[in-house]
Amino acid sequence: MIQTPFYLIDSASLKRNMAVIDRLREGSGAKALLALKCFATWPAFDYMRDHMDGTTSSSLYELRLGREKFGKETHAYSVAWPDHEIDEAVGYADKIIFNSVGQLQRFRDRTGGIARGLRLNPGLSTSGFDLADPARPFSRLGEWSAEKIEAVLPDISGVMIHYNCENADFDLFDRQLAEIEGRFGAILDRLDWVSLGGGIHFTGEGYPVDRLAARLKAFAAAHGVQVYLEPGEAAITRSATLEVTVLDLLDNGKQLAIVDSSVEAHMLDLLIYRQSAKVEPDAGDHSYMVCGKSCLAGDIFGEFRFAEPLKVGDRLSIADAAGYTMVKKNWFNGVKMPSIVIREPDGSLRVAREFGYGDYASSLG
Ligand SMILES: Cc1ncc(COP(=O)(O)O)c(C=O)c1O
Ligand SMILES: NCCCCNCC[C@H](N)C(=O)O
Repeated sequence: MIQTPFYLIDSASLKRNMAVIDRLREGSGAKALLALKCFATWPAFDYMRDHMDGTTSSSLYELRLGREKFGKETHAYSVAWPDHEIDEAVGYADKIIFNSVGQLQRFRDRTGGIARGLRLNPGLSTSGFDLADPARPFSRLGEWSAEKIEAVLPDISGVMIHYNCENADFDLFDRQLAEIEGRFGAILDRLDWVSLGGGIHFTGEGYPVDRLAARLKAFAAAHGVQVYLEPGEAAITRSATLEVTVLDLLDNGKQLAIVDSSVEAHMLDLLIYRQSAKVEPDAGDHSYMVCGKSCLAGDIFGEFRFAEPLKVGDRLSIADAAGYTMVKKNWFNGVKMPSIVIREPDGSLRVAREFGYGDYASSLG
């Protein structure tokens, strides 16, 4: 028995998502780069590498991890590069994408050996969260002005436009892309490549993958560009659980179950976006508020229903625990960091990484 807590990555579920990515790549001609900001658990890359074209990154360390652990095409993006990182970044990257005209001009002469791009902010998005909305007022994410971008076109071969967020609505994607083409078409026509970023939930149930493929193919043909997508969530959605054990039960007006994990430390996005975790099937006569073990009063996974009363020692699975979890885990309260376990295609469980006191102590000094 593997000691909880641990993230359990299911290779069969990854394979399901990868099959959709294959279909989209084949149908559209678009390339798919894994967005490491969402999922960078490299022991699982062997299940993804043959189905994706490479990685994209948000920092020097993500960039290096992508180059060393995934390989293939490696894109480097950062909201701002410091002077002392740029030469090393160029050593790992196939393409470097600057967030601003200022950064492009500052580093143009040191990045001449690789393809250069710029982040174009179209001023629209699909985000329901102010926090994650690249089109929020005064957004620092990319350049908004067509005139400013046109002026530096001789220095770039492409643009990155990340504006979707958990967008499962193909018609909305289609409309917004048409709007972008309308406003920035003259720029798109003069480029070799366009990355449409991440945030398109094309691996979700019922998503019209073939319509998306046809739309991307038409976009590529209309502007004469290679299209890239940067799926994070879509690549790994529903492919991992967080396995936890019930440590204590309280009745404080509600039935509470405290588990050997922490939302704050192990599924931080849920707190940031004020969302509940998911437990499946979440059915039965017995309702519990499942809580983490950190000192934070609001360290709560959510309220779920179970078929039987919970007991100390019961194992629970928190669903959909791959995206923005392992990349954000932290040592708050010194709570034991979940191990990383992979369910291999033959059903066996492989412990890819365990964390102990030494990791905690060395993260602090
Ligand atoms: C530039 C860029 N590309 C790709 C992604 C991945 O988005 P998602 O995980 O929603 O697919 C993000 C998310 O922050 C991003 O900022
Ligand atoms: N599940 C809660 C919303 C998550 C939003 N994702 C944020 C990251 C995203 N890639 C972005 O900022 O665009």
